[in-house]
Amino acid sequence: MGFPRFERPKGLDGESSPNLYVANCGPAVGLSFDTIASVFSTFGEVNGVYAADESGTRVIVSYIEESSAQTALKALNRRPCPDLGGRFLHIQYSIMQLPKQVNTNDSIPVSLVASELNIPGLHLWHDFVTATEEEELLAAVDDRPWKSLAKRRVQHYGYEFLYETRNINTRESMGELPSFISPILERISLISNLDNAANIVLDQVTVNEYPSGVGLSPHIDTHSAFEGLIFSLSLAGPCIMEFRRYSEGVSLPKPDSITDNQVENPNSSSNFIRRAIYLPPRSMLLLSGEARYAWLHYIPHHKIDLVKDSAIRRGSRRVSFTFRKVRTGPCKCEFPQHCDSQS
Ligand SMILES: O=C(O)CCC(=O)C(=O)O
Ligand SMILES: [Fe+2]
Repeated sequence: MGFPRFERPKGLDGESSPNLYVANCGPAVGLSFDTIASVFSTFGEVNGVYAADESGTRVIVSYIEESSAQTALKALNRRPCPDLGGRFLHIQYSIMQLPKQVNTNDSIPVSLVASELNIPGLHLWHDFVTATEEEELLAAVDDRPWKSLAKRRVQHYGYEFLYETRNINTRESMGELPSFISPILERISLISNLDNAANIVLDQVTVNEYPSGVGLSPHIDTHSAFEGLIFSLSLAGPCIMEFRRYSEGVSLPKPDSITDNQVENPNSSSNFIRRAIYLPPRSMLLLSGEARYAWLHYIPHHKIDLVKDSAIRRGSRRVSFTFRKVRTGPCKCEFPQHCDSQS
């Protein structure tokens, strides 16, 4: 599919260009790019025909000469075109769009391993589950009802996570975790180099399904809601996760006041430090200690992540399983400035 280098002019009606944005026309309605090129070339030399977006029903016809585009627009706009299956075309001038930069100016190097990030308590295990287990886990959640949020879908097990309070209600258990999760809990309990992984009984799971390009706002999981180990299993598609630690004395932005493509000052190193890690499908991330209590984590809203000089496209979806233990008393962590139990 063609790379969308052009866009429909916004509020620029009448601004002429050698490129036409043609709606109701394209491979999804049985018209190949070659057929479209041959019909439009009766008005002048065509440089190329490209997909305008992923719909398959909108194309860009790019002429060498602006005058050819003008003639074609006059001849074909808003009327049935016999050579294009009698379709009623909607044509506008289109303007060239600069290729979107993969490496946005707020990007930072993305590590493949947790040790490079220098965040105490952060761990990542690649291939924590097999491809078959991944398929089974996805099939299990796809068989159960999803709850739609604004941009993603979620499921909760054990206890419901309440987004309004960013907490859970300990009096409202949803019952035991379902059996399809048991092999993962078992494997977590076998992680040997963690002091208390074997003893901790994880009792809450949130499944998040992110469509391509959708991320998650910066946040610290509420201290009073969950204990100190937070595991997150990535399935289906890759993404990067970023972390921020604010300097002492700097008040944290409210989780909902930031969207990830609207970071207040991305390079404001006087306010915070940032790190990024690549999360491939089937990997398990652990936030513990400082990583869990003092660093904000978030997923930038990118369709493509730049990882070690490779542009990695997010899959059509990423599904994560976050495993936590609900806290029943106040949090007594060593990071009171981030702790809702201690402030
Ligand atoms: O999708 C993820 O890996 C992280 C989810 C998360 O941070 C959360 O549910 O609090
Ligand atoms: Fe989180």
